[in-house]
Amino acid sequence: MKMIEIDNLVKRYVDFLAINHLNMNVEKGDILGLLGPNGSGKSTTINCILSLLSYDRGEIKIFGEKMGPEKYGIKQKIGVVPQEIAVFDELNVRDNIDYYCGLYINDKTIRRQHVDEVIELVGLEDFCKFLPKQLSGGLKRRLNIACGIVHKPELIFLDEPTVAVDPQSRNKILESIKELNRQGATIVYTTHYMEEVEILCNRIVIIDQGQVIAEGSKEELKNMVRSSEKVVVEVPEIQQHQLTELSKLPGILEISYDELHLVVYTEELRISMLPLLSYFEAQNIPYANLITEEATLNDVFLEITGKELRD
Ligand SMILES: Nc1ncnc2c1ncn2[C@@H]1O[C@H](COP(=O)(O)OP(=O)(O)OP(=O)(O)O)[C@@H](O)[C@H]1O
Repeated sequence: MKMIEIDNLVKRYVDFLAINHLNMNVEKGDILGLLGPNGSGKSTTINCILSLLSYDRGEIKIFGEKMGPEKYGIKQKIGVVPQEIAVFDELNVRDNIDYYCGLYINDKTIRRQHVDEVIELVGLEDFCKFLPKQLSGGLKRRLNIACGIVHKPELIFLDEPTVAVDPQSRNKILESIKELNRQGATIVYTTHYMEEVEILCNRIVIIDQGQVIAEGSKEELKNMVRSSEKVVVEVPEIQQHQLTELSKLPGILEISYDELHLVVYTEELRISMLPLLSYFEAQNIPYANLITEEATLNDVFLEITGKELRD
């Protein structure tokens, strides 16, 4: 079942074409990673989905229904966790969460139950009476998440929920998201951290310049790129002409060198490894700590967009 269907979305900011005929679906049960370089149109797409922004062309359906600003029935089934912390400074942790829950749920008993459950889910049990200003950055982010999901939405949007958090909070946040998905929620997750996408997402959509440029499972995306394997080796000294010669060895697609690490992208290690090592030996090039790796999602992203994902 499709939770979100975006058909031919076009959005202009005055003359600037931010979303250029974008098509994308989210299936029930997905944890979909929405990736793209800065300014590629992720937030604009999400804001159009949520009807927070109007758009010029296209159609967006949520739960099979056309979405619009007045569709409160649909909105009730959606949870949004924005990048900015959106909590009330004067309310303590529990009251903040209860306030957000009260926007959707009137019944006091159910409300109390939901608030208790979400506090446990994000691990804020020991901080219920704390004001937001008394929380660390990571705990504040957990509170932000709790406020966005306390009404048990079926579809959840999380916009970079782990930016600048400590590893403990980060793990807790990732665990909570997995748990929400296990409980049946469909999740759209925007992040700049590829490792999180690797851990969490079953499907990935990469957008650039307002268009979907690649989508699929991790494995499908990795199979799309030419350089499916790479060798990373420490080489303290190498001449430019040697780098050029290396790049012409069998099966080698590309090399990069940062004054110490030589990264060799290859179609197949089996073909390239022996010629590579023979070249080092023949040229007396010292090397150490050679490791081989499969292409990561970061490599995929770099190859497809030509840009690093992080700022
Ligand atoms: N209100 C606006 N007026 C004009 N241009 C805008 C406006 N909001 C966004 N843009 C432009 O539209 C493009 C898409 O922006 P958007 O914020 O959707 O990208 P993003 O992928 O979410 O970026 P980031 O990863 O930096 O959050 C960018 O070039 C941005 O400068």
